[in-house]
Amino acid sequence: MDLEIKCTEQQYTAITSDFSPDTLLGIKAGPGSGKTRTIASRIAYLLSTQSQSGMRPDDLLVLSLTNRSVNDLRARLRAVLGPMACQIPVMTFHSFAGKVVGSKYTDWNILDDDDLRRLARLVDMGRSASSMAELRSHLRDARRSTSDVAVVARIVEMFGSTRVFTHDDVLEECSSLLHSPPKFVDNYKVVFVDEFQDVYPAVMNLVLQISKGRHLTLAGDSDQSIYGFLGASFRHNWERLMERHPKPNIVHLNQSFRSTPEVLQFANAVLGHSTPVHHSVKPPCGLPPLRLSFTSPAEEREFIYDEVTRLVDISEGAIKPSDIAILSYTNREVDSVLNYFSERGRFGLCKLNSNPRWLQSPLSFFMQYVRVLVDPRVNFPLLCSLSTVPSIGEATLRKAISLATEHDVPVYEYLHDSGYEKPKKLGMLPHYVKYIAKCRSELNQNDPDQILVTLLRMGKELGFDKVLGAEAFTKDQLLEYRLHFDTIYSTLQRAKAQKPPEHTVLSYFMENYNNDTLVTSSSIKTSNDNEVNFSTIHTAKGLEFPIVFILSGNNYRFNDTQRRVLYVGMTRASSLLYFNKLSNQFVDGLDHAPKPLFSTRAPNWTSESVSRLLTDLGRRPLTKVHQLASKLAHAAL
Ligand SMILES: Nc1ncnc2c1ncn2[C@@H]1O[C@H](COP(=O)(O)OP(=O)(O)OP(=O)(O)O)[C@@H](O)[C@H]1O
Repeated sequence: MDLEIKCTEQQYTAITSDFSPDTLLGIKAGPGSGKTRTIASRIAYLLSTQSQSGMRPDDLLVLSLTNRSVNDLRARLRAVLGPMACQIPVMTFHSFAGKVVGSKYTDWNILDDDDLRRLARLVDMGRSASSMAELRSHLRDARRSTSDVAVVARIVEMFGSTRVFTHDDVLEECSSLLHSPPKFVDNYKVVFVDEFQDVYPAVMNLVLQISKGRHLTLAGDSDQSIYGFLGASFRHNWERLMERHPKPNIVHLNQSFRSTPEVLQFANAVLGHSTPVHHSVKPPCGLPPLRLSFTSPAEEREFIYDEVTRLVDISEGAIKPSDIAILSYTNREVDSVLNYFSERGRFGLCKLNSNPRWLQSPLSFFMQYVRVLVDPRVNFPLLCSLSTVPSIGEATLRKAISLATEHDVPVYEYLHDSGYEKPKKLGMLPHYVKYIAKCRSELNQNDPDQILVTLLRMGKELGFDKVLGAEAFTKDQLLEYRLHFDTIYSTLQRAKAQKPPEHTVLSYFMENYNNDTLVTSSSIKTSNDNEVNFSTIHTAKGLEFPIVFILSGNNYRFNDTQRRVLYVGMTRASSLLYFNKLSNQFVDGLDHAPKPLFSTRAPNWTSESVSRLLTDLGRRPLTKVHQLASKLAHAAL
């Protein structure tokens, strides 16, 4: 493959830098400087005839932390490489770890947060756990107090025949398995890691192990490190790498292609950089970030709605709702503005999420049925599936677990196999297990239609419809569920089109339901022009929007991590930034930012400022904009 790369001199140096074994390239760069684009181009170069590397797509391993970042990398690779991009293994660290663990064990299972809560209920923890960390700390306490030791023992006994891991356990297990790696890992020759600033210690151990004896390319920006609460430290990670590579290749990309100089200067002020390391290649737009102060969140919501309406109207539609992102630190603040927009109904709304939306709805429970249909011998999904049947209580389930443990077989085998005598205490449990066996035997696991119908039938038979509270559905909920079913169905269909021969549609779906090879990009980023984007700053990382509102709601006496979160949020804006605060909030650290300071008045849009904004957006000139802008400006006075 021959390659033509459009890039800056610094990017070219990074793209073509040495990739021989046991070397390190660090791409250190600011927001919008083309890190991800440079990684994609470097991979294209590596596979091209120019590099003479003779490497094949599956010699490479490309890792990042979040699904969003992995999706972005895949999209960029498709743009430069076309269909060949599909052959390059690009995955999250957790997927990679899952692959390694899955290559060693067949009987393993991951528990997510919901699973853990169900587990806590099932074993009578007596204390609820709203997060994995909380549950883990309960378990740690339990080990110390004799009265709770029995609880922990029961958990261990229950899953004695199954390996059960939390997401973080999988990373640890993978690390220990990599001491004698599976064959597919041996094949990798070059490793790429994006978003290096967010690599936390358990992931860093993997980076060190997987890159041993191979070339490693890293890209990151310490100013965008926002996962400090997980222990991520760019400096510390880099020092650990330096021990192995005392003379790494380092390329700094200091030109920013995304934001206007005005936005960059303001964002740098938040970080306290008096002399910014990165400069914008764009000419000044003439629109400094707008700093607005509100007396209450209600007033702020009203302003944002009016301002979005004004921007769309004043530009005669040249500014589309999808150009606008409303970002905040927490989901609660984002949702309150989103609900306000939703009540007014004018705009479509897109809440950005790194997971498909159906996985945040109760329908995510269907994944337990999927797991049971693929392999009913794994205890956890079977027990979850049976736990919704009204006539089966937790005592019955526990009885089944202990009997199966006595016979040293999975719960499914004990209940299904007529060779084992079953006490009356088990009630209807064997009947429902037979029902599951029947569903499995009648199901063609390669037929998306049948799979969806089977999942729905199982839901009805096993009492899941009652969990949903089907009688109380509102019209909107029904519409939402219909959309979720559409997504599940189209995901199954894509699984059918993409699955390798050794998989069934169902098993491929089970392994990839959360992965963008199956999930359309629309669930990650809106494709509808009429939808305003809403997101936490963490989820919006790596994305860019012409116009960004950063909501108030934080106490701005922020610490370093909070500053970096704001920096990430602000640098999502390519043209226009609104930075809000409440009037009783103290905004620390912005004293040196360009004037004017926070204003309590809505911006006074003139025909000139609208034209500037549209020029920066590269949108067509407007016919009536002059009249409209002066009319609106007049009305605002
Ligand atoms: N040499 C270039 N010429 C033109 N546009 C470029 C160039 N390099 C990057 N860009 C553009 O700049 C924008 C930012 O690029 P990219 O997303 O790769 O940056 P990044 O450093 O990964 O951003 P972030 O730090 O926010 O994740 C993209 O729209 C990209 O296409």
